[in-house]
Amino acid sequence: MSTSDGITAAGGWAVITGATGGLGASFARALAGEGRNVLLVGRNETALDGLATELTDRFRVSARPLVADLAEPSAVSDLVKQLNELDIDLLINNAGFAQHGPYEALDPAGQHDQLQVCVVALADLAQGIAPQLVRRGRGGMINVASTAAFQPTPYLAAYAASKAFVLSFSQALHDELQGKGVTVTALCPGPVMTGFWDQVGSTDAAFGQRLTADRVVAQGLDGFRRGQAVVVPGWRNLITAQANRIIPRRLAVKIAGLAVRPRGRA
Ligand SMILES: NC(=O)C1=CN([C@@H]2O[C@H](COP(=O)(O)OP(=O)(O)OC[C@H]3O[C@@H](n4cnc5c(N)ncnc54)[C@H](OP(=O)(O)O)[C@@H]3O)[C@@H](O)[C@H]2O)C=CC1
Ligand SMILES: N[C@@H](C=O)C(=O)O
Repeated sequence: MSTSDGITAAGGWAVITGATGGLGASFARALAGEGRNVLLVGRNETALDGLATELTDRFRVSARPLVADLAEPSAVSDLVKQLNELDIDLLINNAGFAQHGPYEALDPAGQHDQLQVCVVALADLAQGIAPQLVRRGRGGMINVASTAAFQPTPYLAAYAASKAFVLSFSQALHDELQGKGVTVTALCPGPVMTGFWDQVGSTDAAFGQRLTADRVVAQGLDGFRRGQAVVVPGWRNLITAQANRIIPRRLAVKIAGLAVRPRGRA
C-alpha cells in the first residue's frame, strides 16, 4: 500500500501516546520495525520530530508527529477527531507520569493533570477509537498501567489509584470486545529506568524487578498478540502482583507504603 507520503506501508496506523521517550519511543521503534505506520503523540515537538525522522529513514514507514497536551480536554477531543480520519488498528495508551510524596505536600495542579492524563485522556482515547476497531473487527489497544495498580500505595496515592483504574477498565473492555475481534491489554510494568524517574525526582518509589523499556515493550506486544487481558513483565513482578491479590488488603497497603516511602520518613 502506498500512502500520500509515497512511503510503503503495511496495514493501518498505530497511535502511541507519550512517544517522546521511554516506553512510548520503544513501542514506536518496535512497531515501525515491523513495518507499521506510527502516529507519535506527546508535548515535546523536537523529540517527536526527531523520532519521526529516525523511523521514516530506518524503516521506510510513515511516522507522523502529533503535538498534544493530554492534560487539556480540548486537545484530547481534537486528537480523537484526527484519529478518526485515519485507519487506526492499534492504540498504545501510554502517556503518564507520577508525583511521589506525602499527599498534602504534592502540587494540586500536578495531581489534577496526572489524573487527566492517566485516567481521563486514556479513557477518552479508548472510547474515541473503539467504534472503528469494532467496525473492522480487528486490532485493539494496549493501556499502560503499572504494578502500582495491584494495591493502594501510600505516597503514590493518586498515581496508584489511576493505574488501578487503567487495570480495571482494560480488563472490563477486554471482556466486552474480545468477541468482536478487538483485543484490549493492560500492561503493568514494575520500575523501568526511563525519564519517568527524572520527572518523579527520586527513585525511592521504584519497587520491584527493574527491566529495560525494550523488554517491557516486547512482552507487552507479545501478550497483546496472544490476546492476554493483563501482562506483568518480569516473573518477580508477577509474583508480587499475584501476592497482593491474596494477602489482606490492609497488609498490602502497609507493605507498599513502607516500600516506596520517601527515605527518612517513618
Ligand atoms: N518507568 C516506570 O518505572 C514505569 C512507568 N509506567 C508507566 O509507563 C508509561 C510511560 O512512562 P515512561 O516511558 O516510563 O516515562 P517517560 O517519562 O519516559 O515518558 C512519559 C511520556 O508521557 C508523555 N506525557 C506526559 N505528560 C503528558 C501530557 N500532559 N500530554 C502528553 N503526553 C504526556 C511524555 O511526553 P511529553 O513530556 O513530551 O509530553 C512522555 O513521552 C506511563 O504511563 C507510566 O505511568 C508504569 C510502570 C513503571
Ligand atoms: N510500577 C512503577 C511505577 O509505576 C514502580 O515500580 O514504581
